[in-house]
Amino acid sequence: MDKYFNLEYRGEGNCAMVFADPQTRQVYRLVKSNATRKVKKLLRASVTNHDEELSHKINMFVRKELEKVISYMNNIMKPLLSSRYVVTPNLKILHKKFGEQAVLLAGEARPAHRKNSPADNVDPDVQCALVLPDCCFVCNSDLNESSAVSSFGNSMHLNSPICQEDLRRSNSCCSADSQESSPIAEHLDDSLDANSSAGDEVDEVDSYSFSSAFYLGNERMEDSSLHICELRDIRDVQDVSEVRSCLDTTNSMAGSVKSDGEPVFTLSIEIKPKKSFMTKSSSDDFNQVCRFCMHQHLKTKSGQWPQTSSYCPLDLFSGNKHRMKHALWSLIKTPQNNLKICKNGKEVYGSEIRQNLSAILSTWFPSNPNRTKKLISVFLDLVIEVLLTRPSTDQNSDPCPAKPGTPVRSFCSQKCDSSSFVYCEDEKSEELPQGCVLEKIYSLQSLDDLDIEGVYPLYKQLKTRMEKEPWLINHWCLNGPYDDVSWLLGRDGEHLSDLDPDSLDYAVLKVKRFLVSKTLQDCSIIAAIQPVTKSSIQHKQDFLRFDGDLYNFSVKVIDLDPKPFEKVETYYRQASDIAKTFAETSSAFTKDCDSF
Ligand SMILES: O=P(O)(O)O[C@@H]1[C@@H](OP(=O)(O)O)[C@H](OP(=O)(O)O)[C@H](O)[C@H](OP(=O)(O)O)[C@H]1OP(=O)(O)O
Ligand SMILES: Nc1ncnc2c1ncn2[C@@H]1O[C@H](COP(=O)(O)OP(=O)(O)OP(=O)(O)O)[C@@H](O)[C@H]1O
Repeated sequence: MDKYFNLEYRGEGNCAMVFADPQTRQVYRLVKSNATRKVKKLLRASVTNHDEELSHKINMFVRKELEKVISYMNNIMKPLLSSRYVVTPNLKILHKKFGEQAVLLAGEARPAHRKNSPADNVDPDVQCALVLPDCCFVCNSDLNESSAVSSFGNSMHLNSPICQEDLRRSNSCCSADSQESSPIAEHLDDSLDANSSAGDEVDEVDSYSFSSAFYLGNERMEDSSLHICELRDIRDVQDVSEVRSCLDTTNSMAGSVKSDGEPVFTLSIEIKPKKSFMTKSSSDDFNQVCRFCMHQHLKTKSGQWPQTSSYCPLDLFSGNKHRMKHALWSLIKTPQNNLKICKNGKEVYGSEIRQNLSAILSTWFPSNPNRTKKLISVFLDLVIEVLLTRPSTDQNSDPCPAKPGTPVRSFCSQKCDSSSFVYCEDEKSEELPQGCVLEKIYSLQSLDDLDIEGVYPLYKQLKTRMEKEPWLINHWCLNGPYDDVSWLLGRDGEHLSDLDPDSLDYAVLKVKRFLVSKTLQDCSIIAAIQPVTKSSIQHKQDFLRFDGDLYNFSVKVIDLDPKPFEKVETYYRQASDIAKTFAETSSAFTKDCDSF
C-alpha cells in the first residue's frame, strides 16, 4: 500500500476521480459512486445480504464496463481519431484499501462543487481502475505504450530516454513566427500582471479586473504572425546531428533553446471544447446560438456556475486564429470545467485555482530578447499552433470515404450569436488543417447530423422494437461489444448510404453515430508542451518551432468513454430544459460584447 501514498490528486469529472503517479507518469482513473449507483441498487435486490457476494458482483460488473471502455478506445476511437491522439488504457486490479486511501489523498484538493454529494466520490467497493499515461507530460504518439503503462512501481518512465528510444516516436517539426503587438493584448497581460507579481506562489487573477479590456475588441495578430512556416517531418531524420542542426538554426535566430542548467518544466493545457457546430433545424428558434452557449443559461440558473462562460466552441473550431485566440482568452476569463493549466501535472490555473500565469511563463519560456508580446498572449499563440499542427503522416487516420464513421458534413465555419468575437470586415474564413486534433474532433462530432431532435424518434423506434424482443440490444451491439470499427457498419458490412432510411438497421447506425458524436462532444484535449534543452533534443519527440524557440509537445484526447444507448432519453429531456431556459432568459440576454 505504501506506494499508493505517492499518488497525487489530479482531477475529476462526473464518473471518475483521477490520481497521478509522478514516478511512473501514469494516472489512475478511479470509478466514482455516481457511475455505480444504479447498478448497485439492482444488484442489491438480487443478492441475499451477503456483502462479499455483492462486492464480487459489483467488481465483475465494473471490470466488464472498464474493459468495454478499453475496447472502445482501442477499437473505435483510435482508428477514427488517430492513434496519435489516443493513449492506450490498461485495467489494473487495486488493493482493497485503495479506494479509501484515494478519498483521503484527495482531501482538500478537490473542487468545492464536487463535494456536495456522497455519490460524487470514489466508490470504495470498486477494486479496479483504468491506468493511462499521464498526458500532462509530453508523451508518446501512436506507439505501444502498454508495456510502460502496465508497470506500476517499475522505474521505467514514459519520458525516460530509454523508453522513448525503444518506442521510437513519430516526430514532426514545424515553425511558426509570431511577432505580435496589440495594445489590447498588452493591456490584457498588464491587467493580469497588475493582479500578480512575478514570483508569488499563488496569485489570484481577478478575471473581472481585465474583463473590460477583454471586451474592448478582439485581439488581432498582425499578418506576419499568421503564417506557419513549412512543416518539417523529422520522423525521417535518421541522424541526431540533423536535429541538432535544426537546433543550431534556432540558436542563430532571435530566440534560443534553454541551456541545460536552466529550469525546465512542462506546461499542459487541458481544454474541454464541447460541441463545435450548430445543427440547423427548421423548428429551432435559436439556431444561431450554439448548444454550449445556450446550455450556459441553464447552468447559471441552476447554480452550477456563478456566471455564464465567455467561451464559445465555434470560435475555437473556426480555424481562424483571431477567433481561436479570442476563444482561449475567454477560457482564461471563465475557465469553468473547460480549461485547466498544469505545471508538471499540478494545476496552476482553472475554475478554482488562479496562479500568476505571467510569472510562471516568465520562467518557462526560453529567454528571447526580441519577444515583444506579453507572455500569456505568446503562450496562447503557441497553443493555437499546437492545436493546428497536422501530423505529416498519419497512418491510422486516412480520410478514406469508405471508412466506417465517415462524417456526413464537411468543415464549415459557423458563427454563434452568443460569441463576443467582433468580426472585421475583411475577416477571412479559414479551414482547420486536415488531421489536426480540432479537425479530428470536429469530424467525429459531425457523425451526427440530426441532433437529439432527429435522433430521438429513431431511438424510440428501436426501443419499441426492443420491448418486444429484448435480445436485440445485444444483436445490434448498441452498448458494445466494441470489437472493431465495423461496429459503425450495418450487420452485413453496409455503409449508412447503402441502407434504406426506413429500416431498423439505418436507425441503429444513426443512433450509434449520434453516440460517438456525444463522446467527442464531451472529451478533453490535453496539450503538453516543454521547451527543448540541448540535451533533450536526443529524445525522439514531436517538435514545434515557434517564435524562434523549440518545444517538445504532445496532444492527447482524453475521456473517450462510450455513451450508453439509454442515455438518449436523458439527452432528449436535457435538450428541452436547455431550450426552455434559454427561451426564458434570452429576452434578457444581450451579447456580452454589447455591454462594452
Ligand atoms: O451534457 P453535457 O454537455 O452537460 O455534458 C456532461 C458534462 O457536463 P459539462 O456540460 O461538460 O459540464 C459532464 O461534465 P462534468 O461532470 O459536469 O464536469 C459529464 O462529462 C457528462 O458525462 P458523463 O455523465 O460523465 O458521462 C456530460 O454528459 P454527456 O452529455 O456528455 O453525456
Ligand atoms: N490520461 C490523463 N492524463 C492526465 N490527466 C488526466 C488523464 N485522464 C484524466 N485526467 C485528469 O482527470 C480529470 C478527470 O478525468 P475524466 O475527464 O476522464 O473524468 P470523467 O469523470 O470521465 O469526466 P466527465 O465528467 O467530464 O465525463 C481530467 O479533467 C484531467 O484533468
